[in-house]
Amino acid sequence: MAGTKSVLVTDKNIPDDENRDQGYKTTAFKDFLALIKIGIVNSNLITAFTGMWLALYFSDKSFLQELDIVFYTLIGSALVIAGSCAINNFYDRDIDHVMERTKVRPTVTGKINPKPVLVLGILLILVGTGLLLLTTVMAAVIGLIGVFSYIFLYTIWSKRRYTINTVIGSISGATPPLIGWAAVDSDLHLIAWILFLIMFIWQPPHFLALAMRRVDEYRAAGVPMLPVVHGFDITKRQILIWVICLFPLPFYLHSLGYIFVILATLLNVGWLVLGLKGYKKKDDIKWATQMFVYSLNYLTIMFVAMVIVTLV
Ligand code: HEM
Ligand SMILES: CC(C)=CCC/C(C)=C/CC/C(C)=C/COP(=O)(O)OP(=O)(O)O
Repeated sequence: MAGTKSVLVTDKNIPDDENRDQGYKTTAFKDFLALIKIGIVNSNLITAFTGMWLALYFSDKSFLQELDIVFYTLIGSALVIAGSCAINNFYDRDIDHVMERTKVRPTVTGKINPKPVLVLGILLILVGTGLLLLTTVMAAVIGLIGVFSYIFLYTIWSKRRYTINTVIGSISGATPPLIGWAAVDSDLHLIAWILFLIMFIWQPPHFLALAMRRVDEYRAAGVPMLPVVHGFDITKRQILIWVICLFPLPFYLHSLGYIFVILATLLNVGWLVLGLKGYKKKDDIKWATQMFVYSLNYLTIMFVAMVIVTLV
């Protein structure tokens, strides 16, 4: 529809270099949003919200009567994720100038000095953890596990050393639904762990598809992503294996109803079919773009659907 922005992503509206280059003419607010990686924060909030929503649903609690918990969980999660992303930007400022995708970040252009970025990152994490503590200790602890795994295990230890960085990075991105669940119920239910697993397994295909699109930039920056080190054929096979691993998971969510299980399985089949097409496609980059776009829509549809099916 003219004038409205689609919620779902197409290969026409994913951020491209042309759009990013306009980032040179930024405002302080836009720089701040780039610093905290607002796209990553927002999408992780979807999964944290769903974790929290399902915990409320399965423990027969009313959303409207728990608005304080809802507020602390969402703002607390947003702040710990934003703070972690700011610290990731602080640490990576020496390689981010090499990549088209990241060279307009304020930590690279010099619009924000490194030291205040580090201080801001730490403050955001502290305030976010404080807010999560107002829910349950478990939620705050899981938040800190997310912070530790993103900053230390991924950014500092593995990102520039090992190809397995993608899998290690996936631990942090899978924690937000657990935070959401734990904020309502510290006793993590099987469903909470299935949400964790969906997010953990979803991330390698998401990131490896992106790494194929940006293979030259990652090579230039010296980041040992799978397509840089082992090439496209092995990466395509790995992507397919991760997508196949998603197949059993919706069946553990049968308590959400068969409509959800069918929808989630259709999403998995769609991703697998697109993945298999990769073996025939001559244009690997075009295929990787489609896989990346699919990953973003998959995530949104899957986690929004989990909420909708509890309402009908
Ligand atoms: C191993 C973990 C992950 C890695 C390495 C990763 C990497 C990336 C990168 C590098 C981009 C930028 C794409 C571009 O500019 O062309 C991106 C985009 C995106 N990622 Fe991920 N991601 C991971 C996990 C997640 C998680 C957990 C979520 C959501 C819950 C997520 C959601 C998104 C979204 C919505 C975008 C597009 C918006 C944007 O550019 O900010 N990612 N991802
Ligand atoms: C609770 C908590 C703190 C959760 C963390 C959530 C989170 C930040 C998920 C994203 C994980 C990830 C590896 C992103 C890529 O970073 P990158 O450095 O490779 O991306 P870049 O190249 O765009 O900088």
